[in-house]
Amino acid sequence: MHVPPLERRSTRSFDQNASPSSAITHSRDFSLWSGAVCRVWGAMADAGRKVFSLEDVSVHNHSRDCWLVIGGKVYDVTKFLEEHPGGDEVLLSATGKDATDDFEDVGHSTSARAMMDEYEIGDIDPSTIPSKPTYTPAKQASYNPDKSSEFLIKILQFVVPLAILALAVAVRFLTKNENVNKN
Ligand code: HEM
Repeated sequence: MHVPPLERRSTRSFDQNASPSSAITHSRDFSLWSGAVCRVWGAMADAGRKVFSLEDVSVHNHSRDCWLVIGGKVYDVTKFLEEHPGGDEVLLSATGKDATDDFEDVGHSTSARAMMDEYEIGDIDPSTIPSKPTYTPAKQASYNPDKSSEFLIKILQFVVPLAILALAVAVRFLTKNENVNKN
């Protein structure tokens, strides 16, 4: 049986007049819009965030006012000092610097990391953090100009065992002679 085109279209559940290509265009438009909205929202959120220099953060370094820099973010942990399972001393000693390594070295749990959001107050300006000193291993000397000590060691390696051997033979020889004389 021939089905008229209008009837066939009426079975669609979504946008009766839409062709498949227009549906794709709509979904692409939607994703473009939602992406743009997210970007604007993110930019607004970023604009509201405070950026501190390390100098700003460093003054908050005592038990009544304690800020930490961890993973590029600044945390006011004053209220957490007494609750911190690792103790307050360790947190106070991590002030005035980038405490990321100290924090990571402890191997904090995921629940500890989740708690951090509560204390976050802004971002650190990375340009104010002094760069870490890089370790460059000392180059090995390619030759030893003072060969005399090396030569002496080699000689001693031979002489000392030989001297011990000679001593052992001499002792053995002497004790043997003594026994022969006694008999
Ligand atoms: C906002 C920042 C911090 C939060 C929320 C936090 C939270 C916690 C929590 C919940 C624990 C219990 C163990 C765990 O669940 O991992 C813990 C332990 C500990 N934390 Fe922190 N911590 C922070 C920063 C730091 C920093 C900067 C240091 C080091 C300088 C540190 C040193 C320690 C130590 C030594 C322990 C004890 C580990 C043990 O006994 O096994 N914490 N911390």
